[in-house]
Amino acid sequence: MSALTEITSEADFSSHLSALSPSALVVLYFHTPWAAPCAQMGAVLAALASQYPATTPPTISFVSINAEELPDISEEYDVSAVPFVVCLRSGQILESISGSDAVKVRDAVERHAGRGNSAAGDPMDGVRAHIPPPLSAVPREDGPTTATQAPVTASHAPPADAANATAVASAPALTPEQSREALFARLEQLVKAASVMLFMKGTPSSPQCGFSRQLVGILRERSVKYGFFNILADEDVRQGLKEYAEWPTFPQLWVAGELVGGLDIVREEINADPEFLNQFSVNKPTTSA
Ligand SMILES: N[C@@H](CCC(=O)N[C@@H](CS)C(=O)NCC(=O)O)C(=O)O
Repeated sequence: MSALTEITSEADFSSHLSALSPSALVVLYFHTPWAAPCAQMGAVLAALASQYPATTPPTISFVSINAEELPDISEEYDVSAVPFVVCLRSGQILESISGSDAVKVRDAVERHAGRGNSAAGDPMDGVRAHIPPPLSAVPREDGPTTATQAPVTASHAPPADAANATAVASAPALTPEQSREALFARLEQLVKAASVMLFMKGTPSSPQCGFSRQLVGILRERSVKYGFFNILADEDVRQGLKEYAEWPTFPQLWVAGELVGGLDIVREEINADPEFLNQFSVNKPTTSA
C-alpha cells in the first residue's frame, strides 16, 4: 500500500518528483507541526494513501511537506495557509484545497486518481474515479466546520526556534472539554477519510486481534476498497472513538461517515442483504454507478 512520504529538503523533493512517471498523480500535503488541524489532515491523508496499492512505477504518490521548513516549495505552490493539499500531474497543478475538509480532499484525490491511471494495471482502476455516496439517507455534509486554518507565510518562514515559540504562544493548555472537542473534530474527519473506513487492531496485513482479522477477511472476500486506522497506534483515537461512536469495541466499520458496527453487525448486515458492501467492491462494473 502507498504511504505518506515526508520530504526533508528541496533536493529530496526534486529527486522524489523526478523518480515518478509523468502520468503519476502527486498529492502534496503542506503542514506545520504546530497547527492542530494539520494533525487531523495528516491522519486522513495517511489513511487515504493506504487505500492505494504501491505499484512499480508508482501511479500515485502522497508527500508531506513542512511548509515552514521548505518555504521555497510552499511559495511555488502558493501555500497561504495550512493544511493545504495540491494535486499535481506532469508538473501541472490540477487542484489546490486549502483547509482541513477531509471530504473535499478525498473527493479531489479520488477524482484525479481515477484519470490517467488506466495504463498502469492498477486493480482499482475506474472504481476510484468516483464512488457515489453509498447511503442516500446519510447526509454528506461538507467536512467538519472546525476547519480552522493556521496562517503561514511561506516566504517569511520563521526559523525552527521561532516556530516553537509560536507553538508555545499560540497553543495554550486546553481544558478537558476543549481537548474532547478537538479529538471529536479529528474523529469526525477520520471516519470520513474513505467511503469505507475500518478502525481495527493492527493492520490488514497483520491484524492484532481475531475480530479485526475476520472483518478484514470479509472485506477482502468482497474485494471492498477501504481505508483503515490502526487504533493500537493511537490511544486517544482508541478511547475517543468508543465514546464518539457510542460503540465500546473494535473493529468498527464506518460507511460514508456513519457507523455500521462491529464484526457481528457486519455479519448480520450481510446475512440480511448479501449485496451489502458490494457497491464498494473493486470488481463492481464501473458503469453501474
Ligand atoms: N463481538 C464483537 C467483538 C469485538 C470485541 O469484543 N473487541 C474487543 C476485544 S478485541 C475490544 O475492542 N475491546 C476494547 C478495546 O480493546 O479497546 C464484534 O462484533 O466486533
